[in-house]
Amino acid sequence: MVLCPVIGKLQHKRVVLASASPRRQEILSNAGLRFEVVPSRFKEKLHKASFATPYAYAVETAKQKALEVAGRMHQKDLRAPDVVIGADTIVAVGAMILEKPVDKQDAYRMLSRLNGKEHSVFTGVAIVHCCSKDISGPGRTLRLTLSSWAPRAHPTDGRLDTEVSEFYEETTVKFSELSEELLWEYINSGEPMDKAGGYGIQALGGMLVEYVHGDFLNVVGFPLNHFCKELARLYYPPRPEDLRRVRHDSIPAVDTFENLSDSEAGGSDPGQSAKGGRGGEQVDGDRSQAPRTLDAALNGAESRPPFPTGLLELMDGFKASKVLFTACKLKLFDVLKDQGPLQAVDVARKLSTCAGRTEQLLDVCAALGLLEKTHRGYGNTEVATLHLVSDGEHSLQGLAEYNDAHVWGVFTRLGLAVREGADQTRGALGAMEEERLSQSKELTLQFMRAKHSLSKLTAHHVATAFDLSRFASACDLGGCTGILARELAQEYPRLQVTVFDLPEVTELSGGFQRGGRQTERIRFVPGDIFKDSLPEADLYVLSRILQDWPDDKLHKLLSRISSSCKPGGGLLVAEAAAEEEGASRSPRLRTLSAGQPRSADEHRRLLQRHGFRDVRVARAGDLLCVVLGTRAAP
Ligand SMILES: Cc1cn([C@H]2C[C@H](O)[C@@H](COP(=O)(O)OP(=O)(O)OP(=O)(O)O)O2)c(=O)[nH]c1=O
Repeated sequence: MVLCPVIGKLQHKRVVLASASPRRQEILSNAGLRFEVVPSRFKEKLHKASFATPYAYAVETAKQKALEVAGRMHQKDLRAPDVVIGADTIVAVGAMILEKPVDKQDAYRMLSRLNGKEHSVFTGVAIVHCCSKDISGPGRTLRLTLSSWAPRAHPTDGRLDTEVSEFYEETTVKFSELSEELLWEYINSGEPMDKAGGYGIQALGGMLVEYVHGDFLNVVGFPLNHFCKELARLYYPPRPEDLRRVRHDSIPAVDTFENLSDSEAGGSDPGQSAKGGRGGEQVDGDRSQAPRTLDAALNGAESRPPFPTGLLELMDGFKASKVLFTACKLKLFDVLKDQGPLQAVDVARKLSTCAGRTEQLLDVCAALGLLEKTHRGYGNTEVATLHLVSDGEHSLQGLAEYNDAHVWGVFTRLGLAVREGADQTRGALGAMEEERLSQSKELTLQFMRAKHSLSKLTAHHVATAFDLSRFASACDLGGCTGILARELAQEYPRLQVTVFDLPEVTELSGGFQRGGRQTERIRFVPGDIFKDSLPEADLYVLSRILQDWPDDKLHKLLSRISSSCKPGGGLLVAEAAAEEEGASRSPRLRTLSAGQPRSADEHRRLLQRHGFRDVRVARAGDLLCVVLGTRAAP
């Protein structure tokens, strides 16, 4: 699971943690979340027996903690935060719920119950999305109901609407058999007093524990993993139906606020409840004439346009790319792989960079999910280890380097390309291609490294999309470093493969070869796919080539292949898949490729037009669509 992109969804929101627990603050800030801390004043006095399970109690308490803070903040400045997070941790031995001990004897009583036994630790979590605003109508301001949990001292406040997503996590913990003496020694350390069940697994209490099954952080006070999954569920894509709508009348009649008057605390009749819930009050105007759903309020459908989150992300997208490129260029991920985790100042020393700026870069990388920040310093995340370390098997360093050194510059000329009437992306790619050809060996190498790292991700999928065992020879046109050729040779032990590419490319391809038996069946032939005669082969392969060329070049290339291909021979085309095929969840990736991705039908027609029949289409991985056609007799 990629955590930080999920956490990043909260980046532009005002997030409040409704908890005084230093453990929760630490867990969430270590995960890269930025938030304010407003401890809840909700009194943890819900009637435990009225809950069917211990976790239902924890979830409800978490929710009430968060709602109290949201209500109080809204009340104070009429602007609740966007998101309030509440949590409650309890220890359960069977149906018995243990919270924080009130004194040493209480701690002793709790620890004695846990002694030598397995028990459950539950943390209930509530994520409250808030929307506070007045509804303005022509010539008047209509203030709507206060929700049941909002303080009643200022009845003219605007309405606060909330949607609550809640969940819980269970972890099983077993205590060893502990002597009286040890228990008292532990109690006298003072550690048990602010912790559920009277122990802290993360410190001295860890010595009491024989085993833990489940999420350790859940015991410490916050189930980070489940929280991230919940954020992913809520934000990818936002599914309002997943959010539980809070109805004012669904809140149990709990004495949440010290300043409730008797009549308010006594609850309201069902009729009232249905309208506004306990404490619900229509201050001005008729609510029935202005029904507002929470969805509408959250989306600002009535008075404000929806918050343009996607657009703002797009505006800033280039910065994120540049941060990634810069970190790659500085070999930050290599340093952290070998020596991490490191503090910012040590990273700066190793990279010979400015300490302050390096720390900023590290923090942004952490927010982007490329690094993780803990008290030990910065370290690579899984995705960085896998794809951003230069010598990794699945490294995309080459692609980052090339995009930074060349594609970036080419795209800065996009305006010019548009003004001159060229197709934007083709114009850009055309310039890039020109640059590639006209420049140094180093540039060609950079281009090859970029293609190589991307092809490594897709080669296996392309080679196995269809059974190609009927072909004895294949020619990969524009096959660059031969990564697909190698995959084909490995998959089909009889297959002889030719890689056909420009002389400056084939000349440098040796540096990318790993050796191995299948290499004997691969040969590199220099040539231009548009000018030189194509090597003979039973199967021609075009992987991520067609899209880079305008239609006239594309048809020229296909007709050359068609003339070289013997009847019964094949053409295998791999290209970025079009949106409607549900290929990629990353439209941005496709948008940055040169041309418009073709649909399966378009590919089929393209090959048919050039004399191929029995055209079949398959998906390859998350990005590509692979098409195989057989050359018909002329
Ligand atoms: C079991 C266990 C609990 N705890 C802590 C986590 C929680 O902070 C505390 C349980 O009490 P909670 O009421 O859940 O939290 P809190 O009172 O500290 O903070 P707030 O109500 O403001 O959210 O016990 C540990 O730190 N380690 C442990 O091993």
